[in-house]
Amino acid sequence: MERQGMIGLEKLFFRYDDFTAEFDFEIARGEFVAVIGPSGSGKSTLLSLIAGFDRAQSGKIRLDGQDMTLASPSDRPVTMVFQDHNTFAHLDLWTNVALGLSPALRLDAAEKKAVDEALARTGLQALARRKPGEVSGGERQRVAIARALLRDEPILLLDEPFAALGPALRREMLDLVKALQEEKNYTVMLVSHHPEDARYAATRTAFMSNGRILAFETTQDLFARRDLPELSDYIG
Ligand SMILES: Nc1ncnc2c1ncn2[C@@H]1O[C@H](COP(=O)(O)OP(=O)(O)OP(=O)(O)O)[C@@H](O)[C@H]1O
Repeated sequence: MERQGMIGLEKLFFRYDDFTAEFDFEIARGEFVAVIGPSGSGKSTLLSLIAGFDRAQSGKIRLDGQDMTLASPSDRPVTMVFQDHNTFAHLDLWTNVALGLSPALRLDAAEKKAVDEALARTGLQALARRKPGEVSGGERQRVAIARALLRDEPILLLDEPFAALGPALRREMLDLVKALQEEKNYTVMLVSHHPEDARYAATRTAFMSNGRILAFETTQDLFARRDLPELSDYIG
């Protein structure tokens, strides 16, 4: 019987120089979780451990019912979107998206159609032949979302992907991610420096401080808490 949880971290322990992090939680399929907390608290490290770019010293990572503790990033059912470095400047948007499917760019007709569809779904159809330098920052981030859509992995990790965008565009991108998440039942983890992003999009929010999750509950409950000095300091 398949386990319910899509992401399960069990007594995961990570050390890098003086920094240590510990995680033990479960996230269900289709959840939209935000991760907030001060700079250096370990938010990126958390995503990186799940994606397999960082290795924990001990503990277990289960993804989509499988033990993935030692799996390489490419074997994990995960797509990660970063703030930057999501596009290659010399390739047009179509090709940038297609790379998500085939790094060697050998695509059959069905795959080419899938690229077209992903571009259409993210509103980039008309810009397909432009280079990343010829579109806006928001449009460039759509390329990363289109690629994620094409990869169609059940876990989508977003590490401050919209940090460089203004509030209106951020909202628009969150709407897009939310729509895809609901449609595809993706499990989304969003690291954000903007508590309002968590409030807007996430059903549950984790608050991190010093490599630990101090609270992980419904977004509404989390923001109502007055008993966590670290959280009060962070939100201000
Ligand atoms: N591979 C690594 N290389 C360098 N530093 C690392 C690495 N892994 C973890 N660290 C350290 O881990 C700590 C947490 O960093 P991390 O980037 O996860 O925090 P963050 O909460 O995402 O911060 P920010 O909001 O500023 O992005 C930092 O002190 C960082 O120096």
